[in-house]
Amino acid sequence: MSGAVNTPALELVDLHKSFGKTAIIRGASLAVQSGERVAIIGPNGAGKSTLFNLISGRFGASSGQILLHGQRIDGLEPFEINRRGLARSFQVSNLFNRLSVFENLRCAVLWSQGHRYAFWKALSRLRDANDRAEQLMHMIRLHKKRDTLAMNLTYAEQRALEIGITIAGGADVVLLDEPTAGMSKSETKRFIELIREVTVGKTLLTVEHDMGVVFGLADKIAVLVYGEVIAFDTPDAVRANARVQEAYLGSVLAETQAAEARAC
Ligand SMILES: Nc1ncnc2c1ncn2[C@@H]1O[C@H](COP(=O)(O)OP(=O)(O)OP(=O)(O)O)[C@@H](O)[C@H]1O
Repeated sequence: MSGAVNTPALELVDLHKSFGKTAIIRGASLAVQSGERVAIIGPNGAGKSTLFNLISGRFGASSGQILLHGQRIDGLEPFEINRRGLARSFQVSNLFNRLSVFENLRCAVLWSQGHRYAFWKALSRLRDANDRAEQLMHMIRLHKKRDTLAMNLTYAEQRALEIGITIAGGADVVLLDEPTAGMSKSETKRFIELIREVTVGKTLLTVEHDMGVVFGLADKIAVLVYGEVIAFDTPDAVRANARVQEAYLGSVLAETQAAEARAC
C-alpha cells in the first residue's frame, strides 16, 4: 500500500454511554480528519448532546475510546481536554453579563493561559492577552461593540461573543452546539459565514437541527440514530443514503419542504 495514513484530529472508537440501565450511546465510531467541518445530525434523543458531553469530558464514557490527534482524552477533565486543544461552545449563559465584550474575551484568553486566579493582578500589563482579545474581537466582528456589556448585546452578537470565547485559547478542534439556534434567517446566513471564517484551518464539529445550516456549512455529515453513527459522508452522499432517508432525513427534508411551501 502507498500513501501515509493521517491521524484523525478526533476519533471515537466504539464509544458507549449508559445512564443507569439505559444505553444512550451504543458503539459510536467516527474519525474526523484535520480541517474537516462535520455536522452531527439525528432525531431528537439520538444522543447528539451526550456525544458532545463525552468528547468534551463533561461525562465519562461507559466504554470505548476518544482520541485527540491520536492521544486518548477519555477520562480527562474538561479543562485538561481544553488545554490539549479541544474547545466546546457553551450557551450564552457562559458569558459574563456585566463585563464588556473586550473584557469577556480577555478573561477567556487569560483563563486559557492559566491565569484563572491571578488575572485581576496585572491586567493592563498583560499585553499579549490584550492583543489576542483585540484580534478575536475583530474576528467575530464585534470591535465596534468593544465596551458594550455582554448583557446589552443582541442575541446574535452574544452568540458571536460565545464563539470568540470558545476559540480564545487557540483550540484547533472546536465543538459548537446548535450555533445558530434562535436566530433569524438573515442572522443565520451571516453567522454561518462568521463560523466559516473563524474556523479556517480548524476542525469543526457542530450539532445541528437546521438542515440549511448543515448543508451550508458541513464538509461531512455524521448521522446519529439511537446512539450509533449510521452514516458519515459528504452532504450529497448522506442525502442519497437510503438508510439515512429511512431512519431520519426523509421525514426531516419533507417537513422542511412543507414548511417552505407554507411560507411562500
Ligand atoms: N444526564 C443524563 N441522565 C439521564 N439521561 C440522560 C442524561 N442526559 C441525557 N439523557 C438521555 O439521553 C437521551 C439522549 O439525549 P441527548 O440530549 O444526548 O439527545 P439529542 O440527540 O441531543 O437530542 P435533541 O436533539 O432533542 O437535543 C435522552 O433520552 C435523554 O433523556
